[in-house]
Amino acid sequence: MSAPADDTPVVEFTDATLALGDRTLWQDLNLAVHPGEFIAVLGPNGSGKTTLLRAVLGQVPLTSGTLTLHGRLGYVPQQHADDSDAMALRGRDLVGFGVDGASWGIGWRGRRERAARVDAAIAEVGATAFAEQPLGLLSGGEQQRLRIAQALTDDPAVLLCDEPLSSLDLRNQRVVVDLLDARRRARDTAILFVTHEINPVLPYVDRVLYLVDGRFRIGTVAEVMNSATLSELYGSHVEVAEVAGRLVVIGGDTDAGHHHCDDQGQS
Ligand SMILES: Nc1ncnc2c1ncn2[C@@H]1O[C@H](COP(=O)(O)OP(=O)(O)OP(=O)(O)O)[C@@H](O)[C@H]1O
Repeated sequence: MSAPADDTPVVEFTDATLALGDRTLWQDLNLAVHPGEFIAVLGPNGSGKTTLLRAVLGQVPLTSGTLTLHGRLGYVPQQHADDSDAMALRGRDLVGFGVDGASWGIGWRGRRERAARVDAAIAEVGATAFAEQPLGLLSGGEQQRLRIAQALTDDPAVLLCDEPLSSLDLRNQRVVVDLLDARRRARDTAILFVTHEINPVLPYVDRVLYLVDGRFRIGTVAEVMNSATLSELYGSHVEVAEVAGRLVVIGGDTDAGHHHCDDQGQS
């Protein structure tokens, strides 16, 4: 059991500031991520979304304030072709990296347990049928399922997801989001989801953390994703419209290329 039975936050930033060189990415951040919560982290390029995940992973120290973790972390990266290993590695090898990579030479019992954890994670994401194939022969969506399986092998209390839908078609985006949501519901796993595009996850998002140029807002979708709040955050006029159940954000720091339309990276 990695997730606490109570509502103790799995990740908690308290008065946290992170500055890199002379740039402050955020200041006085207070954010408690609770078990089972789905938090979307939004903001233009370079606003510090990935760095926030790296801070949670312990790769970047806070400049001030504290970060408290309760439970294990799982990490789901972007889909990308890994040319060097794609044909040499099978799907299940990738998942196996999620189990302690240093555990070779652990004896038969350890090896059996390791295999059982890998099998369980592969089954959880519905990848049993293709897990023995070389990664290079699998589609982007199949590879992303296996990356989620890798993140699940350690029974995480929180999944840190860095644009896991990028370069996936709409059908595969839905498959990946549904897998994450199913895990969240089954095990109360919290999800910290960095994305440029809120619409694919809109039905699942409990709160949004929106970063812009050293400032931020935290709240429900309704509280943050509106014209008044985003205009204040960007310091220029931003229009948020709801079109057929989707959010379209127009304006803001257009140089940063931030836009919520599916097929447009630039405003
Ligand atoms: N180790 C570092 N030292 C100095 N600057 C850094 C370091 N790591 C990241 N940065 C800078 O911090 C800023 C935030 O980067 P980050 O990758 O977190 O942004 P992001 O919001 O994830 O952007 P994108 O949407 O483009 O992925 C960028 O300007 C980046 O160049």
